[in-house]
Amino acid sequence: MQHKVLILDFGSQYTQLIARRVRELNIFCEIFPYNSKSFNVEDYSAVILSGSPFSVRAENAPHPNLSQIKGKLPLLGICFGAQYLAHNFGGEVGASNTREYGRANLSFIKGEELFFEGVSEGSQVWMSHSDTILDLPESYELIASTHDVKNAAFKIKDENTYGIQFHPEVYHSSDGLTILKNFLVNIAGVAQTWTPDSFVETTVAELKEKLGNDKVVLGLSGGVDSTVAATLISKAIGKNLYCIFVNNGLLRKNEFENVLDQYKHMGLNVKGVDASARFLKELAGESDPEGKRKIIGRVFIETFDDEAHEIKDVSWLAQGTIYPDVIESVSATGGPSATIKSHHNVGGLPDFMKLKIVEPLNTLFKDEVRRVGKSMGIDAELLGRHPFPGPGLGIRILGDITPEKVRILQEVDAIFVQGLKDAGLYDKVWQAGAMLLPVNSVGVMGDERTYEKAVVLRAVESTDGMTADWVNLPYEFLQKTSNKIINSVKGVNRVVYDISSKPPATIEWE
Ligand SMILES: Nc1ncnc2c1ncn2[C@@H]1O[C@H](COP(=O)(O)OP(=O)(O)OP(=O)(O)O)[C@@H](O)[C@H]1O
Ligand SMILES: O=c1[nH]c(=O)c2[nH+]cn([C@@H]3O[C@H](COP(=O)(O)O)[C@@H](O)[C@H]3O)c2[nH]1
Ligand SMILES: NC(=O)CC[C@H](N)C(=O)O
Ligand SMILES: [Mg+2]
Repeated sequence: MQHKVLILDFGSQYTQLIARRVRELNIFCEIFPYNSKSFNVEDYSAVILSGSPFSVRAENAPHPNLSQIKGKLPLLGICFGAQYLAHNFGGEVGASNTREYGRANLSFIKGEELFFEGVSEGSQVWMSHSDTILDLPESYELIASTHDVKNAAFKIKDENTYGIQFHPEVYHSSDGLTILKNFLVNIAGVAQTWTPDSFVETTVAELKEKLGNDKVVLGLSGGVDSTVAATLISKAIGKNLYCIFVNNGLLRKNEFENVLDQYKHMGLNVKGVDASARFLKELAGESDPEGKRKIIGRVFIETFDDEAHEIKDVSWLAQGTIYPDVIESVSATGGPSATIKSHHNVGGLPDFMKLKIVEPLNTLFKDEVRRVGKSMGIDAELLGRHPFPGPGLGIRILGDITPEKVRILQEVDAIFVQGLKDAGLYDKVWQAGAMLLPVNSVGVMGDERTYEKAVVLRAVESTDGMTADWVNLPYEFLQKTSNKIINSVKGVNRVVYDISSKPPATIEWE
């Protein structure tokens, strides 16, 4: 049995980060809302309690039942989790005199403490709290302090239970990972065996067992998630996996042909469906952003459904849903009714098609999906691809969409992206693309007046697309790219660079 760690979420903004850090130690972990009924404590080797926006003193504060956990399994409470362990077992938590946010340093660490092995006094820790533990319960032992927070870390005598006021999961706690490792590996004895290779091995075995001789259909987008999902499932059931790659007419230049070709070399059973004419026909005349998105979504579902019906006796729909898709839809403090949206990827598709869902990547973060992809030998270029939105160029052509506009934007985008690759900038940028504006502007080319389209180049850095900043691309690169676009793309006489961050702007223009 694989060792795994349970993280109980009380609604902290950092809960996902705890999981990422634990995974960095090659230890598998899962997050559940503290009041979830969907986990079995017996399945875990250690438990971590997250922080929370709630004060333990508030009447409506989360009140987890720890009777099966505390004293029975190694347990670490972080911030709210630590306060809870103090407050509810005979200690006292109150409002702190000075609210502490940000940097602090450990000014005292109890000697010979396994929990702090390799951590020295002075070590920087990150704080984010307005309550503080005023008094520890009788059986608790103080093991570290900062200048302002006396009870910064404690352990319970004769139990493997620890509490810390600071956040070891954030990057700015410089020994955070060491502390988590001390707790999980040295104290709890959890094995560091969770690697991409072991994930592939166990997942393929599970998929074989689950899917047997059933047929599975999967939408391939050319993106990372669906490609890695397809490769895993294909390893388990081979030709019983039917992949469908839809050309919605809004893909990048030559993308449909290139991606299909790439998939053929990977041994996947893929059908390319060129529905571009159908999409463009349905989109004709629509210029409202939401209207366009709805049409693209609907026609995608119709096309996919038509194709899936061509496959006899298919009973599963596979999706490339990844962990953040799942967690983002779970709310720890939203009450017991909080549900997980399993249909995140292709809104509505599963209900509509009455197929069972299989999502082999739904416990992985994006960087882990890439590592798993790499361990299965998927091409590095494919794994390093920038995200590309499902509605494609449809939400980068402002206003109504025509075949001519698609052609222009494909050309511009291709020059920009190839230019980034040639200049060694592609991997330094999180996402890049071009927008076609619905305005003409006056120019002069070869002594003649022109009145043509303006395009926007956008390149952003980000980690998850939720927030983003524009990238400081070298002027020389911008200059070269602009020249090349204006000189070679007919219909464009002006190029501008988008210098807006998200928020307040979004990455896509529509
Ligand atoms: N052109 C397409 N043809 C077939 N399926 C598609 C297409 N575009 C998207 N999909 C399906 O819809 C899902 C959601 O697409 P989206 O781009 O939102 O997801 P994603 O998280 O970026 O995944 P990926 O990395 O696989 O693109 C994809 O995982 C894929 O299953
Ligand atoms: O698959 C997708 N379907 C969509 O409808 C969609 N809209 C935006 N995006 C991508 O999401 C990230 C954030 O984009 P925004 O800042 O424009 O919201 C960026 O990476 C966008 O490319 C989409 N991806
Ligand atoms: N980050 C936290 O867990 C904060 C806990 C509690 N809400 C406080 O302000 O002290
Ligand atoms: Mg995609």
